[in-house]
Amino acid sequence: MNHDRIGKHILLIGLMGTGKTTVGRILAEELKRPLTDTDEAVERMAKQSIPTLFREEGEAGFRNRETRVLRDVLQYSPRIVTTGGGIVLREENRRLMAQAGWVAALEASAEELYQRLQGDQSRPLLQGDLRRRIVHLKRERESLYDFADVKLDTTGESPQETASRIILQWRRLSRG
Ligand SMILES: Nc1ncnc2c1ncn2[C@@H]1O[C@H](COP(=O)(O)OP(=O)(O)O)[C@@H](O)[C@H]1O
Ligand SMILES: O=C(O)C1=C[C@@H](OP(=O)(O)O)[C@@H](O)[C@H](O)C1
Ligand SMILES: [Mg+2]
Repeated sequence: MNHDRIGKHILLIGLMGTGKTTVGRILAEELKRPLTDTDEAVERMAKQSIPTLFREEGEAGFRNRETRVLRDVLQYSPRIVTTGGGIVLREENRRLMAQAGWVAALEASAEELYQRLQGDQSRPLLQGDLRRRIVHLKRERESLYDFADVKLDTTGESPQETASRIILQWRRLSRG
């Protein structure tokens, strides 16, 4: 493990519904660190919701904004950074994150993701047959999360349990 990373950001990556945003809020509170969710930052800067951005600028427009926000946030003081599931699609983003801190990838079974995301209207890339979309995205993207320093399967866990496990791993590393 590269100990240069310990004093830097803690980043959460993973497919939609793995719990990045929810777990990140708990981490920020418990570790007393500032929090940035890249999706929320994009929405704030654009003054538009993600579904509206996808409709008006397409996925490409959203991805450009996402990279800009990521670059900016990594310049700030060490914080918790929670990301959108597709941030790993760009090699540039993966490189930026790997250099900027300690990266934890959250995972969950397809069935669990289905249960968590049922009825969700805020994620444009999940519209249509939800089960098929999840299976497709899992297959297409799974290997892009491999650069993470740790992977945590959150299936059957509560957000609090996942956050506690992350903190445990983080503290173990901090002690060297
Ligand atoms: N172990 C868990 N960790 C995180 N979220 C969970 C967990 N179990 C259930 N959830 C629920 O899953 C949903 C999606 O979580 P969210 O944080 O928005 O995911 P992401 O940001 O990765 O897309 C939320 O309703 C959250 O409460
Ligand atoms: O996986 C993706 O491509 C996306 C994930 C979403 O974030 P969450 O992973 O927080 O749901 C959001 O960035 C956008 O809808 C696109
Ligand atoms: Mg999120």
